Amino acid sequence: MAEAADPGKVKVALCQLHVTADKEQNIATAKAAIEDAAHNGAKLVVLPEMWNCPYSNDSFPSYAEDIEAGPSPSTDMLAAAAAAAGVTLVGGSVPERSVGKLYNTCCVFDHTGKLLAKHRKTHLFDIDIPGKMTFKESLTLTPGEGPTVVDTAAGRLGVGICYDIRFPELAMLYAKRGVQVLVYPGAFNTVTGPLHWELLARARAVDNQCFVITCSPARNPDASYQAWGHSTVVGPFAEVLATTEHEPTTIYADLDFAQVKERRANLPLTQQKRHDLYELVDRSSSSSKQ
Ligand SMILES: O=C(O)CCC(=O)C(=O)O
Repeated sequence: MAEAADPGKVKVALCQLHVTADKEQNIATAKAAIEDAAHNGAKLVVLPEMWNCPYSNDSFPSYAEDIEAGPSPSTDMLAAAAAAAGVTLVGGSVPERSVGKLYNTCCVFDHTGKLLAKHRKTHLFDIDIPGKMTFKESLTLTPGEGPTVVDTAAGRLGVGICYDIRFPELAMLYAKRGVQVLVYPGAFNTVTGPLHWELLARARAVDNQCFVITCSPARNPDASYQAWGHSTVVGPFAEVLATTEHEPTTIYADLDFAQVKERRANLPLTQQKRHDLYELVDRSSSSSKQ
């Protein structure tokens, strides 16, 4: 893969949305947040995981949309909003219905509203911490089959969704393909979030010497799943550039892409790897899209 272009400096906005059971309201909230972010100068806008529905296996089937065949009011809005605002949009994720299966899917649009890529969550969130947090996405969802690298006006992005951040190999594979920004729409919770959310984002940044963006829904006290919030932007030296608590808000950061090159030159980890001792094997197809 050719080297990624240097987009210079890019202002990113992370929209930590208030998500309810009312899909139309969620769509309106997201649209307003995208407009607002563009109004404030953002060129890259990121939404959270499952922003159009409550985070629950009961909700995924009934809120799911067929993104390719339609109707898809959520992603149609995203395409129109990206075009109207003239921004690169990482559209969080929504439940996608495709050929009888459900996926947790993130769509990336360019500033004309063209769908550049779709990432289907590759690692499903199946955990059991007795009495604290039990969730099994695999009851309703099917995992995606590949990584997603996408060249945009806001840099080369590697997309993961929430639990995907726990798997360093995926991020390493992205870095190997020249990704400058790892983007994770996510929805950690109040059990794992306090210890793991920022730690994982900074770990992926320090290992791969790139920007890491994690965008969560706000905490909704009425929801069955309590999202951790704390949307965060981390720089390529693992420094927190912007973060927040759990309320609905939009946070901003300036991504200076020269820093990715600089940090990779300061600490030339890629060249120093001991390929004679270990190796990352990329078994995915070369295609970035699904
Ligand atoms: O990994 C975690 O602790 C949370 C993951 C999650 O909430 C998700 O994948 O949706």
